[in-house]
Amino acid sequence: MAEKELGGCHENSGLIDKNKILEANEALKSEQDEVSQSRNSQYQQDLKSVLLTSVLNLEKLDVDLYRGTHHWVPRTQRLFGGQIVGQALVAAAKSVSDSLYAHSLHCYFVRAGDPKVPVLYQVDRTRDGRSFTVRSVKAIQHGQPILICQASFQTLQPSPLQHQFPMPVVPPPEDLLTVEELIHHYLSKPDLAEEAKKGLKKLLANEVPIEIKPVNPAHFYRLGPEQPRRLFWGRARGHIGEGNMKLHCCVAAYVSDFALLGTVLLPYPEYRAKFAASLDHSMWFHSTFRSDEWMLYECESPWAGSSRGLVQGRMWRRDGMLAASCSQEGVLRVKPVTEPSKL
Ligand SMILES: CC(C)(COP(=O)(O)OP(=O)(O)OC[C@H]1O[C@@H](n2cnc3c(N)ncnc32)[C@H](O)[C@@H]1OP(=O)(O)O)[C@@H](O)C(=O)NCCC(=O)NCCSC(=O)CC(=O)O
Repeated sequence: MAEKELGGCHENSGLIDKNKILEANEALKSEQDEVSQSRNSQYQQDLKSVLLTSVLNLEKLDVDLYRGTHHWVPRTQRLFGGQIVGQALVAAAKSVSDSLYAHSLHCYFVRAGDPKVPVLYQVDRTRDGRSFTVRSVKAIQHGQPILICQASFQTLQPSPLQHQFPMPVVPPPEDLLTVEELIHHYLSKPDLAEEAKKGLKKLLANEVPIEIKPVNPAHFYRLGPEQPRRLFWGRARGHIGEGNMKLHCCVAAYVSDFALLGTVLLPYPEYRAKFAASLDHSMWFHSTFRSDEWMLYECESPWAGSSRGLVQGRMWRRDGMLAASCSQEGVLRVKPVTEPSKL
């Protein structure tokens, strides 16, 4: 979402050297040390994550019927897909026993969510099995579904079959800048294009409940033609604690839709999104994790065509364990960029 709102910033110098980006990050990091320190001390005050206290804190209206409210609404003025998926998973999880773990979900976004009214979540107890339990959730506004979701839960079971891809090697989050720190840096550039400046200021005003550190800011802000792949460290703002694993999965579902679809645009800096919306979203949860601790989010788009783009994501614990995978297809209609940015 964030990169889309920037208004398709690019420069014509071609690919950017990764080492130069890391060097630039290093310089920026010391520049912004004071800001970071105050942020860290704020974090250490143990502020409860707003995801926990507000976004994912659904109100029970009746048996298997819940109401969710909004925290952050994107500039598109349609509800953030991650919020609807996260809330749907919360609703589903409320109807299964504590001994079950969420292992997957599959959703279609069938209508744009209206930020002016709350969302109702209606849960259907599709099946309770011995190992697996399935729930169907309909998210409803104005009497019509905006999302349909199937979520599956499993008892913990041992397995001799265990493998995963290795985690990509990237700088640790401590060596990188947050999105806000990067934006302050870009805003300090005197020759910044007006359109980009406006986009950046709007981004700063966002109260996104996720903290993000792009591994390569050039990828995050589409500063040149790139392979459709990008990585960032992300975590829920504020403290969640050990809590229960289902809740961390709900938070990860919220985070997973952030900046996923924009990966499709990376090879095309000459275009900006005119209309972009996720069509579907699937997730698989693999191991335990803390969503309020840094996780590496790897996003790649293996295909685009017919005004659609496919994106696959992997969330890694910083110790190298694969925590979750996700997949999404989105509709993307583009228009040529008229004013190149000078970020
Ligand atoms: C995907 C849908 C729009 C599909 O519905 P329809 O098939 O009726 O819509 P559509 O494709 O015909 O039209 C959508 C917009 O594209 C325009 N449009 C249609 N055909 C076009 C064409 N050939 N060329 C250019 N534009 C075209 C329409 O005028 C309209 O714009 P206009 O609307 O301007 O008139 C809808 O199902 C939907 O809104 N689903 C919810 C999606 C969602 O909210 N996902 C979560 C948020 S996204 C998210 O969180 C991730 C992220 O953003 O990164």
